[in-house]
Amino acid sequence: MAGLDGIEVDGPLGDRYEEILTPEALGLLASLQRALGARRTELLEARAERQRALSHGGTLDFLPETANVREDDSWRVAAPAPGLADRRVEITGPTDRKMTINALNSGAKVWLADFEDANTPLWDNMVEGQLNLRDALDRTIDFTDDRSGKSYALKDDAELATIVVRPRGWHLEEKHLLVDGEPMSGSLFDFGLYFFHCAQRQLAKGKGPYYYLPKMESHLEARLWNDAFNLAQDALDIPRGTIRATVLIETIPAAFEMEEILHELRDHSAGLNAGRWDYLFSVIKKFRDRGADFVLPERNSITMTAPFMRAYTELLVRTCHKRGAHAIGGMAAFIPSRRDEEVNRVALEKVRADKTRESGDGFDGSWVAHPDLVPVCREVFDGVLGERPNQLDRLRADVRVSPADLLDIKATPGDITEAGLRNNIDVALRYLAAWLDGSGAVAIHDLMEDAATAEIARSQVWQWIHNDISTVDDQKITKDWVERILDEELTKIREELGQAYNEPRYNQAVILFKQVTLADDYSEFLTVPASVYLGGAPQTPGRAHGSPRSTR
Ligand SMILES: CC(=O)SCCNC(=O)CCNC(=O)[C@H](O)C(C)(C)COP(=O)(O)OP(=O)(O)OC[C@H]1O[C@@H](n2cnc3c(N)ncnc32)[C@H](O)[C@@H]1OP(=O)(O)O
Ligand SMILES: O=CC(=O)O
Ligand SMILES: [Mg+2]
Repeated sequence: MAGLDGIEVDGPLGDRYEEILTPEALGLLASLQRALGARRTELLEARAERQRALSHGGTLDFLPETANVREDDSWRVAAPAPGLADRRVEITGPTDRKMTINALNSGAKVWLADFEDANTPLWDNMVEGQLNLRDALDRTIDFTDDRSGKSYALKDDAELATIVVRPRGWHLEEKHLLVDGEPMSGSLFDFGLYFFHCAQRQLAKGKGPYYYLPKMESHLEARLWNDAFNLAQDALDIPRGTIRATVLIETIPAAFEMEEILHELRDHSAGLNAGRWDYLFSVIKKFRDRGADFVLPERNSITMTAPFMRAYTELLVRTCHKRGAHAIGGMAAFIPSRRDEEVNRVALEKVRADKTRESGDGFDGSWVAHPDLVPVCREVFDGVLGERPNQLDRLRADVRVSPADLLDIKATPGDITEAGLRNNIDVALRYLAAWLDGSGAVAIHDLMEDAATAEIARSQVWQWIHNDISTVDDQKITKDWVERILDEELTKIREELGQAYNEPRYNQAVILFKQVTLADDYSEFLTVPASVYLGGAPQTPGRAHGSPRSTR
């Protein structure tokens, strides 16, 4: 393992950080970055190249060069690993101390411990999240809420959810850890630290180091992950094939490479997940400058029964089950309330309907955002699975999905209204202010909002402005009109929040909002320009899609 030469921690060292940032752990991170960092940059450049082709009228299709992988019926992914055979309910959420305990105790089979959509990548969030995961495995985690006086402790191990960690996507860097003078990949930082500290701990408990892999756009990106797994397993003398990873199919290019992605990761694969929110974001992003035929209705009116969403989710189940892999459903955004009975009733009803559709379609389990949704998801999947851990035997050979079905954006029912435009602006502002303040997942108007849902909100505004789109009552969506609404919505938020209005955060949110909706150059990811406000050196925006950078 490499020494500490060329490795520099460029962030403050809080309480106990040295327990995570040990020389040996940093050595593993540097090995990963040195071996794989250049390929990561090349793959981000390949994303940019594909975008250029799409922007110039190109399309997406199943790849001719990998037809042999799709046509070969003989291969299967690895058998489910311990703790991952039955995944009927998975809870997702950030890795702060209280939520770590609450999620593990929630009764869900799996906890997706999130360093991604539900997380602001503040240095403290990243390192303390790793500490919390390690403390949870050591059972040394506890928490007392200073305000309520409530104390939190883990239940018995047998009752706890299996931990599956979601590292950041390939586009993000960890600017606080420099390897040979360059910020390292955020994905490899999150993956490597959890692997270094927790792989053996998980194995000692009869489980293993498990991951969710976000925002991939090609099977070559999956190959890069597979190489990271092999490198890390070899470095720690852990047998290859011990790691398991579930890939989120949450970009439209990845929907055309699902079999190839499973194939690349087959010895480490734990299936695919239908990440519906980033998928919608990706559809908007990839076809953002292709005119009205590629414009979706307003965010809150798009449902999972839209033809292109059904095509994608049905193909996902079929692809997974053909290869012996789990198909995991996504997240309904409705959040229950312990204070408002009606909000709670609606949330439970909506989530029940969502999980009923997914379990009926053949998914083996699904996601919930909140502990109070665990029982309804479990009940619905119990009804379909009974005593069986999954329904991998439901092959869905009846499903036939063509490229045209995956791209049938035009057939999506719904409108664009002034209310929809206002909602996108209001939610983007509130979310940005929360994210900048360190909370990557928040409830806004009784819906779960995170990085993926906020990306949809701001990308729709960008797309509508830049494609001369009008509302149903013929009001053209212009920069001027968006700026006027922005001022009006901000005033409403200020009045509503009163003392709680965080002036500096909202000022930053407004600057960012304008940057990612009004500027003619579309920002590939909201979180890249936003990271400028998180302290440390900014990530060079071009790096989010692979452009070379001159200086750090
Ligand atoms: C597109 C995607 O990627 S989806 C996946 C990413 N998004 C997420 O993971 C969202 C996860 N969910 C959340 O973060 C939260 O549920 C929110 C922000 C939406 C709502 O949180 P709150 O407003 O705090 O909800 P609420 O007040 O009802 O919480 C009640 C209790 O449940 C806990 N809780 C709520 N959600 C979670 C969760 N996901 N994990 C663990 N505990 C949770 C709260 O901490 C609180 O605990 P307490 O009673 O001990 O204080
Ligand atoms: O990560 C999940 C999504 O829906 O996005
Ligand atoms: Mg996502």
